[in-house]
Amino acid sequence: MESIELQHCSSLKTVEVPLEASKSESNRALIINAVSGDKSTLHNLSNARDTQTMLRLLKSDDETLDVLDAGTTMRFLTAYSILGDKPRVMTGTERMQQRPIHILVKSLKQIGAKIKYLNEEGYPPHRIKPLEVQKTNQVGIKGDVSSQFISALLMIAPALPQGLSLRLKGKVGSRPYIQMTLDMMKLFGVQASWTNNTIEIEPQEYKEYPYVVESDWSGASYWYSFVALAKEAKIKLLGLRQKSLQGDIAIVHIMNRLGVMSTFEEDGVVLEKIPHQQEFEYDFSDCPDLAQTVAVVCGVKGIEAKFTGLESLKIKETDRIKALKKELKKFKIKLKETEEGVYEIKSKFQPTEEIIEVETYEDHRMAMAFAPMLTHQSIRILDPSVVNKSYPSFWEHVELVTDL
Ligand SMILES: O=C(O)C1=C[C@@H](OP(=O)(O)O)[C@@H](O)[C@H](O)C1
Ligand SMILES: C=C(OP(=O)(O)O)C(=O)O
Repeated sequence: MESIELQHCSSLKTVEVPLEASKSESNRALIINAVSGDKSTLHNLSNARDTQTMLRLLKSDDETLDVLDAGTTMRFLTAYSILGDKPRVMTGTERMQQRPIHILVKSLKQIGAKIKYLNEEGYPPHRIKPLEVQKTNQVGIKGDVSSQFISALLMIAPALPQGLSLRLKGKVGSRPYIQMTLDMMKLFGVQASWTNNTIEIEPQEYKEYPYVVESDWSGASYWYSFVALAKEAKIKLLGLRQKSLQGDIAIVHIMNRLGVMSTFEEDGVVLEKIPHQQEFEYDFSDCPDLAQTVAVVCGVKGIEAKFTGLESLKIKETDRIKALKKELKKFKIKLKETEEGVYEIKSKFQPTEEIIEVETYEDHRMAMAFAPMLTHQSIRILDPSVVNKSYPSFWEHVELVTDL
């Protein structure tokens, strides 16, 4: 298997990192624009594979749409397909065929869509027929598995003959992603109301809007980690705004406690080192994609940490809890579930002269979360091209800050 060796490098160069654009914003803008009949010109779409796949599939006339490993592409296109004029088969990688879709499919069926599983009940691949008659606009949906199901339904709601009244049931995870969906829909001229646990959208038309995608705050989190862990570092991240639609801007406050100060400027944010706390507790329900990054930072710095809200990590690109446990252990960092849903990090990490090999489990965030370890220890990352899913220029940017 291909790998990349990262030489130990404790101090980082003072540079500007351009970042990729957000794949979450890009994929929403693409679906909204497609529902509107391509009224708008979208700017700064992401080079992420997940977005490039969405672009390609939206233009495709093929019956079968293969999303590869892109969760949002799978979920958003599944809902979008009921608005189409021909049947579609949605499929993806082996892992994608293990990631649940039943909650979304159940809701689409309630609305009146005809969907059939082609393999295992509840999982892709599945075949979707265009909606003929809307049976109801009253739909209840569980919120604790993936917010992507909810975003997928919301974006097609204005184009449904009766609109949609979506009642969110139980705990709602990744809530800022739902808010991002509604905020973007509003920019494209669609009104929605979110009262208590019900989101209501009347039938209406999306308007033209020249959307500019912001840089990716999830991608930014790795640079916060680099700065937190390096002996000396000052990095400017370009294209980020203090008022963002992305919930992963939470990294600003998290890292303020873990040793990184953020100063916003007109064209981005400057990261500088500051003292950090010795103990850290955090609920990642709103920002699950930050958990791996923060786990590595706490482990390397020997910060006693307690994490909750990690439920969705098991059904992402890999079982991220399992993967994290296994790889952190190689650095004498222990991630342990002490009571249901509560994970503690205890570290005996000491840098060594050897090169430690990190497996990535087809998960871009495993590669990127462990890369900042190079500030303490030489490492070898297996299958480095996994980063292409969300951040294809990641290794080029690592080269900018280190002497790779
Ligand atoms: O809507 C989105 O753009 C996303 C929502 C989150 O997924 P879940 O809602 O499944 O937690 C997040 O982990 C994913 O990277 C992107
Ligand atoms: C979970 C992720 O993506 P998705 O669910 O869209 O595959 C991610 O990017 O970390």
